Amino acid sequence: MRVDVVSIFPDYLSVLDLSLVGKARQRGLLDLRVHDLRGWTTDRHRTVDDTPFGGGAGMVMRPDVWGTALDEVLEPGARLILPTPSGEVFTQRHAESLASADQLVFACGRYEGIDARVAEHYRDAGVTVHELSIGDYVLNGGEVASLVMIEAVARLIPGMVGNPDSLVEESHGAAGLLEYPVYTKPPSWADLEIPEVLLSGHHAKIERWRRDRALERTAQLRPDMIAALDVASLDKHDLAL
Ligand SMILES: O=C(OCc1ccccc1)c1cn[nH]c1
Repeated sequence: MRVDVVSIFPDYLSVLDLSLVGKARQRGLLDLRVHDLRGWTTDRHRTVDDTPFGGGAGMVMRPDVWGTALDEVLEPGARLILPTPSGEVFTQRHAESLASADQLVFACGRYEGIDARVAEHYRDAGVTVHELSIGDYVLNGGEVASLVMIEAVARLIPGMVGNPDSLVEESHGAAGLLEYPVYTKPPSWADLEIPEVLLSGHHAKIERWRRDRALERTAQLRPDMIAALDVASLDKHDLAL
């Protein structure tokens, strides 16, 4: 998979040289390219923004500079991702879908955002454009949101994570539930013990205990996820909880 990030703060993305994503690049699993948007400016001041039509505070990023940049970076079949507070909320489902793309291009907005004609132009040109939010808060730019989405996607690329099984039983994973609580050695710490069932070696009981905790935790913290559950996936024990 090829991932391109276009930003006026390309250094923000240098953390991607580390750890998981860094290793994937070395192993050729991920072709990550970071570009400075100002590289596509033509004026002496390397201007990327201007005042908003209709007035209002702040500045808007110019469509012409973004258009020149994206025309060069986008390959056929690429998915264009615009991180924005006013987008669809990014979920594990998006990560799974994006992980199968040949190329992802992240356009990092700053100021009050990117001229709306950029998304419109590329949609009209048949490019799949995703305006995605990582949560209901406002950041100064799309770089951090891009890092979040790149990590969520990159770890799903086959060969990325050592033990693929560790990807399955996850919060927001296939089961659609939050993760159960996990424990490890030492068995006794701060006068706190391990739930007995986990020491029993009784795998069916352990599995049941974990599912009960996941259901309880999801019902308590994320009732919206309970509502979205496929009832057919619940057994009579679940329903008795
Ligand atoms: O702030 C965000 O993106 C940066 C951005 C992009 C466009 C205009 C202002 C800010 C964001 C918040 N949740 N998800 C994304």
